[in-house]
Amino acid sequence: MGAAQSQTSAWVQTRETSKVPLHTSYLFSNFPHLLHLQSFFPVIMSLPGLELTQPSEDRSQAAAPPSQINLTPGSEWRFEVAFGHVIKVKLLNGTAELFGTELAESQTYTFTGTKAAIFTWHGCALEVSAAETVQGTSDGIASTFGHGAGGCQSEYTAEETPMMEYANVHFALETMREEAQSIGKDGPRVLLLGPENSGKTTLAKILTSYATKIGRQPLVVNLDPTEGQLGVPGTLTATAFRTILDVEDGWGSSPMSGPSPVPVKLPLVYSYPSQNPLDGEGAVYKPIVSRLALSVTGRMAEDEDARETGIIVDTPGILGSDKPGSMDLINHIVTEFSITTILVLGSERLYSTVAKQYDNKPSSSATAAVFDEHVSVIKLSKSGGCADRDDAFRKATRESQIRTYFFGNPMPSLSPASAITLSPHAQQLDFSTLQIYSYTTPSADEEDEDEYDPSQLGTDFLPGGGAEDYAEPKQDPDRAAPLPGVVGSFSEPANAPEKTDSSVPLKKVPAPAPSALANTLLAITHAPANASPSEVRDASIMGFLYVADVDGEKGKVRVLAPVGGRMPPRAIIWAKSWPGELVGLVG
Ligand SMILES: Nc1ncnc2c1ncn2[C@@H]1O[C@H](COP(=O)(O)OP(=O)(O)OP(=O)(O)O)[C@@H](O)[C@H]1O
Repeated sequence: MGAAQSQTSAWVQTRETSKVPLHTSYLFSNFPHLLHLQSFFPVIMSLPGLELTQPSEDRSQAAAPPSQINLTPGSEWRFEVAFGHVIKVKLLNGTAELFGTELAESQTYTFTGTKAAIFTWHGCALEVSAAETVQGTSDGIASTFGHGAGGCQSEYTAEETPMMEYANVHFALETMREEAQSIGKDGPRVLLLGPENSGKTTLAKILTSYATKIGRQPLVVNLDPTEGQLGVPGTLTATAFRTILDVEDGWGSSPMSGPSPVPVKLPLVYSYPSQNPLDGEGAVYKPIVSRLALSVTGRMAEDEDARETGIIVDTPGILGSDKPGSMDLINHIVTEFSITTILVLGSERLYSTVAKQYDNKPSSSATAAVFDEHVSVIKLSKSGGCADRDDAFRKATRESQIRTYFFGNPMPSLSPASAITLSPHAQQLDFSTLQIYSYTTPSADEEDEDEYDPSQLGTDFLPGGGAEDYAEPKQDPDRAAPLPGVVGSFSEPANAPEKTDSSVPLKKVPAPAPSALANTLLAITHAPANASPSEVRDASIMGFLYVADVDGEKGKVRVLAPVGGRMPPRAIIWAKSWPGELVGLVG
């Protein structure tokens, strides 16, 4: 109870960002260095691509002069940097922003394994150079020194961007927020839909950045389990953004460990260890979405800044596909978050289907009738810069997120400001003392369905079954302090109806310790070790362990934890199928 209260008060915080006009430079150095934070994507690097005839090893040793890129107002510099290579970018003059977050003049930013764009409203000059190539790149991605400036694999300047459209969306949302402020209703709840690589996450970052820049506090919800937001993949999160995003890391840092130059964000994290939300016809995904929505609406009820600013919900690309069941999930999200504004990117078909279903319909909010609140569906252009990310790149990104969770930024020399080396603790645990659960939901891409036993699931394991149902996680009086992996800054939803556990496809992993545990992640929940499956599913996540080794005979598992000390006696969810195996995290 006490812990729950302190969690609640932790996120009822006053707005700390002052109102400043867009496009004024932030002095990053003004932001306090906070404890417990970490930067995400590790930084790696190489050299300017001027000597194209040299073999890559030679070129990586040679010092090439930096390239200068001059951008006219309203244009952007698009660049792709491979994993295993790092570029350095400096704003020489003018103003520039990366997905809405301003670059500080003369500060050096480093990027690796990145596809992004630096945009300018008023014109600017950038200096781009390369750092040394780093050893030990991620699986499947060769250390690649490209031919572009700084060794980018690809880079060019684009005059045509949808930034004006996106800025107009921001100003329209701002008008809605001002209205919400004046009449006491909730701010806009925005849903981003579109196929894969249509720029949903990018637009979410831009809108979040612009909102925080003028002192707003958006609640940003990531419903895409394929990539982590402020955490590892295989999770669904909600985060209150009060401060700037990180130029180098995208969303910035969660308090997973170490210090960071950019203020920490405190995400509420749930485990959804599957790539596909449609698995089991959404039987696991939907209740977790409902759970997040309850937390988010609870937070809005308690925090005026968050209530006025509203919500931004990013979704996985599969919901923008034509897959059976995707509209059902969209409907679930629209209802649970009482969405008022749907932004559709990059698909006429999707726009037309969604507009038919929702445009001008009353929102599902309890106060929709009082305030005459209707849903608007808006079609937006996909940026020509949206880059396709192949499987190898996506895998490397996931691995980078996991690696950084445990080890921090491994290249301290390259970016002293954001370089953090973490020291995770290895320990041997008795498998018999761990309460590990695994989902048995059948997945389209999972072959070993032998664990799937439909007879266990009951009749609720049907389309829509269980979606509206929750089991109230019992508040444990001696709730353990969270690992530095994740700190839920939201209160757990209360007053949810009890649910029979037969509908929850979570099964305890029996002894002996399966060898498949090796090289996978375990999510430690806040649920007590003896919790029911529904309590485990509905519990937020305290932190993650990486299983380095399994000794089935001796019944021991060797794990890597972000902190030392005794394992909290909590139920654990095995991220068996997603993000799956990460070999070689521990040498
Ligand atoms: N204007 C741009 N210039 C260069 N790269 C861009 C631009 N906009 C987006 N990108 C990059 O394109 C890729 C796809 O964009 P984004 O992640 O926003 O798409 P998404 O719709 O969220 O994808 P998914 O649903 O597959 O997660 C990302 O690597 C992003 O950084």
